[in-house]
Amino acid sequence: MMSKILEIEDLTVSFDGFKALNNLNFSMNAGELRVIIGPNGAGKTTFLDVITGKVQPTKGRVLFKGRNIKKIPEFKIARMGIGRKFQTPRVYLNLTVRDNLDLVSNQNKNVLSTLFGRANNNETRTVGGLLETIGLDTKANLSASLLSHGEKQRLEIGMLVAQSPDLLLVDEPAAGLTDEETENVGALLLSLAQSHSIIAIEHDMEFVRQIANDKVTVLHQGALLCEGKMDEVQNDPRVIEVYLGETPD
Ligand SMILES: Nc1ncnc2c1ncn2[C@@H]1O[C@H](COP(=O)(O)OP(=O)(O)OP(=O)(O)O)[C@@H](O)[C@H]1O
Repeated sequence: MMSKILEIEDLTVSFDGFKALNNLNFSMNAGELRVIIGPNGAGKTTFLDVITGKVQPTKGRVLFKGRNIKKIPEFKIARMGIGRKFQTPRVYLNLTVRDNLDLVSNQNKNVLSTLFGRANNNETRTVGGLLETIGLDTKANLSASLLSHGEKQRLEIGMLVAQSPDLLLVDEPAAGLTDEETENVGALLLSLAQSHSIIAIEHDMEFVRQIANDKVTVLHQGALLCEGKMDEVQNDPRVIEVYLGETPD
């Protein structure tokens, strides 16, 4: 049986009585790339906030690698292996691309590898390899301030990966990107998905089609509306009604 990286049981999150998440059940296998979609206010951000420990469940529980994360502080959950990428890139603009990656890679070196001066195992990626993965090897010595928005997004994803998280959470990685940049970020996520478990929250349906090889989960009013392959989800009348049929007027 495949191991579950994340299991969420009967999760409810109330803000002053308003249920941002309402009896949500969710589970995902290690190695999956799961895309989560849903109309505005469906509870997507709150969902990530609970997984990272920023918000506590009102009811229900969240198991990460089988362990209940209840009341574990955010920084400890991050150390347990959950990395989160926010919408706006948080890179050090006054450093070069390479130095940005070096900084987080060094922070992550464990005691043994520091003592013995070598990489601890094959999980540890070299900065050179990472630069290639994120497609910024030719820009390694450039100041991060000179990167385009899409390149900054890729650098920040690289910085997360440098910390070898077991589960990578990405919040609307395509927001504000050009078509070409969107495709690059999509290709990067697909290549990372070969060796990582990833949850991506996304609005841009074109982008969802590009990256959703595995399952898509649709949230609506804090609950699970449906789940399945992209083509099933896209043709589900409930989804068309609440989400795809949503037309701005
Ligand atoms: N701290 C809070 N206090 C009160 N209500 C909140 C709080 N955080 C979120 N909400 C409400 O909970 C609901 C779900 O919000 P959430 O941000 O999780 O949705 P979302 O699916 O990420 O939406 P969007 O796509 O617009 O970002 C919204 O109605 C929001 O107003």
